[in-house]
Amino acid sequence: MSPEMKYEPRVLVGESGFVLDDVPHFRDYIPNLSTHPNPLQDNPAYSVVKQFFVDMDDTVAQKIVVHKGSSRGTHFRRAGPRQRVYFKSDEVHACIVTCGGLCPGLNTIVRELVCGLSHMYGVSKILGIEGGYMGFYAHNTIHLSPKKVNDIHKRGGTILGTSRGGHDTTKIVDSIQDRGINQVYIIGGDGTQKGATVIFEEIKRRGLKVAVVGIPKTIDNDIAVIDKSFGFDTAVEEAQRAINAAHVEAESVENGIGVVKLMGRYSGFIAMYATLASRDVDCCLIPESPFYLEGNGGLFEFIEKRLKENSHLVLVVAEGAGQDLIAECKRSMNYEDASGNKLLLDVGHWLSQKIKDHFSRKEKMNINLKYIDPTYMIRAIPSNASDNVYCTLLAQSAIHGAMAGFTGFTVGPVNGRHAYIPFCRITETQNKVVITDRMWARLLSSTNQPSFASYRAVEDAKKEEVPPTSLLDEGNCSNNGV
Ligand SMILES: Nc1ncnc2c1ncn2[C@@H]1O[C@H](COP(=O)(O)OP(=O)(O)OP(=O)(O)O)[C@@H](O)[C@H]1O
Ligand SMILES: O=P(O)(O)OC[C@H]1O[C@](O)(CO)[C@@H](O)[C@@H]1O
Ligand SMILES: [Mg+2]
Repeated sequence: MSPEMKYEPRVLVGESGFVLDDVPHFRDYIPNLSTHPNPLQDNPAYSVVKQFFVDMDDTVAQKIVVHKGSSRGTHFRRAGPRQRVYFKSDEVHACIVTCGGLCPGLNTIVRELVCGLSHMYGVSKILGIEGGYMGFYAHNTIHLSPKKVNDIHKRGGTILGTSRGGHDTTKIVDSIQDRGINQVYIIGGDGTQKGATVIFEEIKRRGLKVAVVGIPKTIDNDIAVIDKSFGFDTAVEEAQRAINAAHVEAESVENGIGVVKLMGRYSGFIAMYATLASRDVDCCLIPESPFYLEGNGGLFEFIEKRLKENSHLVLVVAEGAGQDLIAECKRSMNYEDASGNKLLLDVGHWLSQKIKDHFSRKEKMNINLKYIDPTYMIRAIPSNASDNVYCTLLAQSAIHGAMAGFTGFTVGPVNGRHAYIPFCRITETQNKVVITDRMWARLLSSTNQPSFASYRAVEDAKKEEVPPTSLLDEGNCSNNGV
């Protein structure tokens, strides 16, 4: 791909510091396209809705808490149906692909894309690409219909299968072009959205009228800009079962310790929310908050103190926590998965062993430690009720955007309102727990654990330009409609 073809963000600046971080549209590179009235205007379910169509000028503000007199800041195009569409129903040939790790809700998104395309826009040509990106050129495709996907939301995983690695842009776009596909729905995490960006760039370079739409997926909730990712609520809920088990085990014996490892490669949202929800957790360790074991203010000192006070303790650790400490102890290994993601060292086993060694050798305290690793259990289950509704809105927002001629965008709620966000905004940075933010303070105050951070580290973190932790903190997320 020649560098001049790289997508340049379309940032429009208006009055009073208003900024629209816009998404690409077919009109940008294909002249003289005809448009058609949106078939939804004749749909009995939707035609009764007052102001059903979104005004072309509607935008969603990224920053919801503003000071008097401050500039209006960045906005994204509001998601939703437009009065005129760029495809006739029988012209649409859509395809859906799921990539990366599993996440509760993948099947719900697939279902709602198929049902939304079919019931809202009368589309019947919908292909499922099997086995992730490589499925475009190395696997079979399946025809998807509302009947075929009717109850798939009750199952975990993805009926389409998924994979890591295997992103060959030329082969993928050749396959899209050869099959006559003109709407591509790509469900996946940060890596997948980067892959979607290069697919969009190649499609634009070839001048094809093909909408490339990303639906952000990550159980870790580490996708920037959006309020939260689907499946996250379900994962936090399922994690409660593991924490409860750890608590029951720990409480039933003298000096019982329950250790639970949860997912979270670079961000500790699952661990933080599971801890806050449970109230049985004494200590939560996440990648964003470095900790140490020995000495004053260290983890061992805290464990000993808590055991003396309560005679039991529950510790939740995110899989990406303490990686630097483990690497110091073990010979550092630099293994990667097929997508180039670093393979982590197992902090759960390592920490459990360290705690056991410490108390048997140094403190001569008889502890009884049980280690629970539910990492894959919390992501292999079907999505819960609230995630199902959220997935429906994501799928419908995606469809409305593609029908309206937008492309090269991802969908998601920003301060509770669904928006179209340029790929680059969600791939350029990762969402992380901000340890100088109120949510982490709430956690520290609920567990009463040490912060482990030195005064200097906290002062340095405060100086960093970071957005506040999303989810329920500073925003006013309500997951309300498109
Ligand atoms: N920079 C990139 N350019 C093109 N394709 C990419 C890029 N990064 C990742 N991909 C492709 O995207 C797909 C998914 O990537 P990855 O395995 O990293 O999962 P992910 O989408 O980030 O999801 P998860 O949240 O599970 O990590 C893979 O097929 C991979 O080859
Ligand atoms: O075993 P896999 O499929 O590579 O997935 C593990 C990774 O996927 C994630 O769930 C991200 O989707 C991480 O939390 C975890 O490290
Ligand atoms: Mg990823």
